[in-house]
Amino acid sequence: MNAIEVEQLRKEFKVHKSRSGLVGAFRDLWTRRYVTIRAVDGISFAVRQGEIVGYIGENGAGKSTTIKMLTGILTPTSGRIVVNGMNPHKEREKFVRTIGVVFGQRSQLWWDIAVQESFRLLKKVYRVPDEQYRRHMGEVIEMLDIGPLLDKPVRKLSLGQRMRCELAAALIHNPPLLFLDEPTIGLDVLVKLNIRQFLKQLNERYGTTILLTTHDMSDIEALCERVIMLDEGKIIYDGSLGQLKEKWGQGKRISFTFVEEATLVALQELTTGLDVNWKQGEQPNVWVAHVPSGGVPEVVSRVAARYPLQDIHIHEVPTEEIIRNIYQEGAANG
Ligand SMILES: Nc1ncnc2c1ncn2[C@@H]1O[C@H](COP(=O)(O)OP(=O)(O)OP(=O)(O)O)[C@@H](O)[C@H]1O
Repeated sequence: MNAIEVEQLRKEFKVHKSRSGLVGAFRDLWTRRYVTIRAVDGISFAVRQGEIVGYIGENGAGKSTTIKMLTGILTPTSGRIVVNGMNPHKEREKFVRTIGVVFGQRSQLWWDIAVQESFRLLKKVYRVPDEQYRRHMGEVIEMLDIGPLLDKPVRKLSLGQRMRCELAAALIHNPPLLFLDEPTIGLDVLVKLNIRQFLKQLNERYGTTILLTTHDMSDIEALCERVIMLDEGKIIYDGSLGQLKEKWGQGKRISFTFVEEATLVALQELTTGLDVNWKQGEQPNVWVAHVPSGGVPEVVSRVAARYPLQDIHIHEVPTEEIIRNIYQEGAANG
């Protein structure tokens, strides 16, 4: 069964457009001008139960607007949404008991009271039976290692500690579907690893479906087999991360550290006839060649034969860069 089904979903915002200058401001008083922004522009996709899907895009691509529609906070301008078999903004009360939501920058915990008091209040809101709460939250608290934090008021927690408590709070009613908007933003590496491991465990143990937006590609690499990529409100890629990398991330980076400074013209001349794209590194004596995988030996041997080298490194193209290239070119499906 599908946890999420979306067809031709669209959301438009009408925003006031102010005119420039004093005269413009004066005219705005009499006649207001509006422009329509299509934040989400006719998207369709389905997420199966138990999937972990990364929902990615640049700032303003329409990710948060989609999540707000999927969670029933915003009403779509047009299109069809079915989440957990329901229409999110029509069957509100029943619906919210089947989802968990974490917005990285917003808290659902009460600032001045102990974490466990917030948990108890949420338990009441969701009407979770005592036995179920004890069993399930016992596991969640252990997996997130937040036992020692439960007595502390939220304002005394570090960001990483608070995020772990936020996740636990979103799971009090053990929802089958979890929406996460930038769950690791601002966290240090260890806390990020801990949260990723927890999400994986949660997915394996309870089959929880997770839709996650993030700007951190290592979140995606660690968690998501599938990514949906959004650009200006439209889906430009929906498929596995592996395929995306295979198709768009072909080639290698060879980083040469020369004993002396080298010039672009000389390197280009040296590699004439080969498919190489040279970029200056951080130092004047470091140059990076982007080449198709099969071209590595020829480039290395030509360069090494001509210039003395201090060091040489060969890397895969990082996912962040693949994604940036796709956005620059505008579409991933072509
Ligand atoms: N309430 C609103 N009123 C008017 N315009 C809005 C509103 N909410 C979002 N927008 C506009 O819709 C577009 C999509 O915004 P959205 O917040 O969904 O993007 P996003 O992909 O989540 O970006 P970010 O990564 O910055 O959070 C943007 O152009 C934004 O300015």
